[in-house]
Amino acid sequence: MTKVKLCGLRRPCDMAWANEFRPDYAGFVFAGKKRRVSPEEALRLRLLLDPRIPAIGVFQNEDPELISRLVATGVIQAVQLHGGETDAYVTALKRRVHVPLIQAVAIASAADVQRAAASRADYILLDHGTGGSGQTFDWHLAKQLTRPYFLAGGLNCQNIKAALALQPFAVDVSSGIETDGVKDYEKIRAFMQYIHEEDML
Ligand SMILES: O=C(O)c1ccccc1NCC(=O)[C@H](O)[C@H](O)COP(=O)(O)O
Repeated sequence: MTKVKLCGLRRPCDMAWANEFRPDYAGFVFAGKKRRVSPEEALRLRLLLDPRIPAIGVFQNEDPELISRLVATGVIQAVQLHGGETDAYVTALKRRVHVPLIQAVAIASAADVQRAAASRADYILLDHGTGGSGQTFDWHLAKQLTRPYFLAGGLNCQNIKAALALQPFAVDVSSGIETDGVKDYEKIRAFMQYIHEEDML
């Protein structure tokens, strides 16, 4: 079964909807501007989220001290690095936090896919660019990969069927389940339904 990450959740109602539709992961973004949550907001959200749903913290070249604190206090259960972090950063963070590390790589060429394949993180995530852009990349490039990956970037109800045909380890969606910049109950419901229907086939 393909796993699902709903990313960029930032309101109490988003937690209620996640609890209802039960994605495999919920994403809290500690980067950028649009969907950013503070550590304090994330703690409040985590307390509303079903404990069985791991929260993934999304960061861009963040101070490892903050990441470490969010892990230690139980706010997040996995870390997504979305800022082109170096191998040295990934290795040092792995020594410090003992939760799964996911490294996002912007895919524009076969060389990018090779870079993703060589990542020292526990998982890789293929995305269009800086994250949360709502744009897809050329998925044909992913076909060379033998390593399991999260597929991200511009997923929505229109393209999820084709995305699942690539057999990624997980799909990651944010913009595609939003209307006017906030999560949309009906779009989440429809997206999750497509996933469950495809998994039944
Ligand atoms: O969402 C953001 O604003 C963001 C900012 C900086 C780094 C990462 C960010 N988001 C990551 C994600 O939401 C997902 O991992 C992924 O990029 C999905 O994005 P979308 O294309 O919007 O579905």
